[in-house]
Amino acid sequence: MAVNIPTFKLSTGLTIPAVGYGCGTKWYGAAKDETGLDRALVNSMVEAIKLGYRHIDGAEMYGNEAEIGAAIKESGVPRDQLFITTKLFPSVKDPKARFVESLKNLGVDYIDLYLLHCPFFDKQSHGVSVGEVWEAIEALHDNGKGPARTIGVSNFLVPDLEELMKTAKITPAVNQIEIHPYCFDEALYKYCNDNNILLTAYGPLSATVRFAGGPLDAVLEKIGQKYGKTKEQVQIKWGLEMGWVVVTTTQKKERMVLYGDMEGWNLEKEEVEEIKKVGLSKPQRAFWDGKYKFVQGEGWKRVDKE
Ligand SMILES: NC(=O)C1=CN([C@@H]2O[C@H](COP(=O)(O)OP(=O)(O)OC[C@H]3O[C@@H](n4cnc5c(N)ncnc54)[C@H](O)[C@@H]3O)[C@@H](O)[C@H]2O)C=CC1
Ligand SMILES: O=CCc1c[nH]c2ccccc12
Repeated sequence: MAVNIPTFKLSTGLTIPAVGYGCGTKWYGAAKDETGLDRALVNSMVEAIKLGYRHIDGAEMYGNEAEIGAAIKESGVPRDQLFITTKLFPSVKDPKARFVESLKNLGVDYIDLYLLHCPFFDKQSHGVSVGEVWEAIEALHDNGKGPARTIGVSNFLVPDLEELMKTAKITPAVNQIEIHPYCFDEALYKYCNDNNILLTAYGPLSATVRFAGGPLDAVLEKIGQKYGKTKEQVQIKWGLEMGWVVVTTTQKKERMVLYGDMEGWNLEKEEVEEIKKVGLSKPQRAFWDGKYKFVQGEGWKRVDKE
């Protein structure tokens, strides 16, 4: 294998590869060819799987579950060696029907990790509550016997998790949220650690690919030079050392190789802390515009709930 990717354990006992191949952002809404597929994505995913990536991060919302299905088949790698995540579009009244549709699109009979994509809906405005949707997702998990092998959430802050836990029978095993050094939520980190919820970082390279020119550039460059790694590799490694899974997106083979080169080197504890400290000096996030804001002295808050 060209890549070396560590694995983490989920509260369900399943093993999750700690670097995942993302099918959102650059692939979201891309054009389809005459066969109805985004061929560039299928080819890219097959390349990633052949290099050794085993964790694919998809979502109903990205409109490309069929591409994931095609890539699984074309890769020739057995289904049970892959870890497939997909996400339920948030405010739907019949999650089971949507789940069955996702299985069909993906051409699989179970999902390793099924996430509720976001908490930005409620009974009053959308006719269904987060608690009701979560109950339907719990039924798909069926205490580990169902086709949703692990269930979790995405884009939940601490108050969202606390609200969910008032009615939930099952604690989400995962919370996938934007995390990079400029978007670090200490309270969420603590809550998830205390409750055995594994964090997954999306947008992990944002410090350099979206917010270049900030105070982290020099720090990441310095640390990267010490280990002979790029600033982006250092960001992924930082996430892994903080203890969260990282999902990243790329079409370029050389970047797939770099971002999967995650064994045999480690950051010093002081370097992990330095990245965190410098990142915290300039809080900013890239996704879900208008949903969150940073309040000095308090941290990240939902804006849409005010
Ligand atoms: N649950 C959610 O609400 C969300 C989930 N996601 C998931 O997370 C995955 C990863 O998120 P991203 O923000 O795409 O991750 P990311 O932070 O790794 O950014 C990837 C982007 O940076 C570019 N890039 C990578 N290396 C670069 C380099 N060396 N120089 C310049 N540009 C570079 C890539 O071409 C790509 O456009 C998505 O594909 C999706 O699966 C993403 C956003 C929201
Ligand atoms: O899962 C990701 C949802 C999302 C939120 N903002 C954007 C922007 C571009 C692609 C995907 C997303």
